[in-house]
Amino acid sequence: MSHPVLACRGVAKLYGPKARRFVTDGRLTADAAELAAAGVTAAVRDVDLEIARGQTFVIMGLSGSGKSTLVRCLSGLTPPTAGEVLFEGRDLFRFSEGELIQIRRHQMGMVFQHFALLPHLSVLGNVAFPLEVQGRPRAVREAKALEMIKLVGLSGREARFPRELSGGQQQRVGIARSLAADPDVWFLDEPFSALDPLIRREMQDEVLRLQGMLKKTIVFITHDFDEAVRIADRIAIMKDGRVEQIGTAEELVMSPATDYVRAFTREAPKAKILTARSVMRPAPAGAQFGGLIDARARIVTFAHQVGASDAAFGVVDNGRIIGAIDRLAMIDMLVGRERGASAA
Ligand SMILES: Nc1ncnc2c1ncn2[C@@H]1O[C@H](COP(=O)(O)OP(=O)(O)OP(=O)(O)O)[C@@H](O)[C@H]1O
Repeated sequence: MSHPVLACRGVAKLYGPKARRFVTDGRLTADAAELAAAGVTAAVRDVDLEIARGQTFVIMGLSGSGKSTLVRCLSGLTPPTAGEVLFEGRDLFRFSEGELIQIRRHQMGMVFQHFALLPHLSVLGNVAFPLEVQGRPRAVREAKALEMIKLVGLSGREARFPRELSGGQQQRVGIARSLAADPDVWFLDEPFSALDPLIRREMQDEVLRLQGMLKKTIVFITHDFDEAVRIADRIAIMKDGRVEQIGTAEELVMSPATDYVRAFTREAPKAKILTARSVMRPAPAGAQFGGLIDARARIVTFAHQVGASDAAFGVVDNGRIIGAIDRLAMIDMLVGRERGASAA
């Protein structure tokens, strides 16, 4: 079996002059109260996770929950105080500094919230910049930069400077730049938080489109659950430096591991997240169905049909009926009403 592209084993990042005192044999040994008493901040603690090749892995949590710190550890920018970050199965922080720089330059791409474009360089210069840092010849880097600029829909604006572009366009440049070196892992740290909602949605579509074409391994930070639902294969929810739960959006909504995850996902757009399999009930023997629905179909795709019908619909998996959905079951699920509970 192939390695996950990225993995964390017991990763902790502590801040404070006495931080190292709490690490024995590479493991964090103190609880939150001991750390607080010593004036140590556990920005990240006890994080175990695996990110498979081609997966879009979203890290979510409120401000200060440790998302950026964790991503800085995953991308080799910040060494953890305890634990290991494995990249392609090898501890990222056991590479020499020179090797780590090469990994970051050639195998990782980053997009930041505030774009971080170089103001004195044109769009072309900005997108070609990572290739310049790699020491590639001018003709090669410009050809690649033009290709990337076209990919993100900015052809014709190569000579403009960042200040001459809208926020959305600047972030397209940031995206083109992060992809110019053809990285294996693509990190996006709250890339669309500075953009207004319509542009934000457009940019989410852009990431989905690019991911459909390029099939990168993506690590995406956001504090917006709707955004996570749109783009994630799997979501990690962080609180106080810990990962509370990792799962698909559907797993987090259907089986929250903690009260925090339950509260976090309460307002989630269930119709877009839950599949027929999660909503179905046992099919009555000999039932006459109003139609059939694939077990993997999301509620939003069949809500109208089921809502308009008095008959239940059969739920099909691999050609076999595995359950049934009726109007009431669907509404109960969408409004969060327990089965059998009074509607009053
Ligand atoms: N260099 C540092 N020195 C001391 N404390 C730090 C440092 N970097 C982060 N922290 C602390 O670690 C905790 C986690 O910070 P982090 O920036 O990772 O959170 P975040 O979830 O990314 O927040 P935001 O969404 O606001 O960016 C916070 O309490 C923060 O104050």
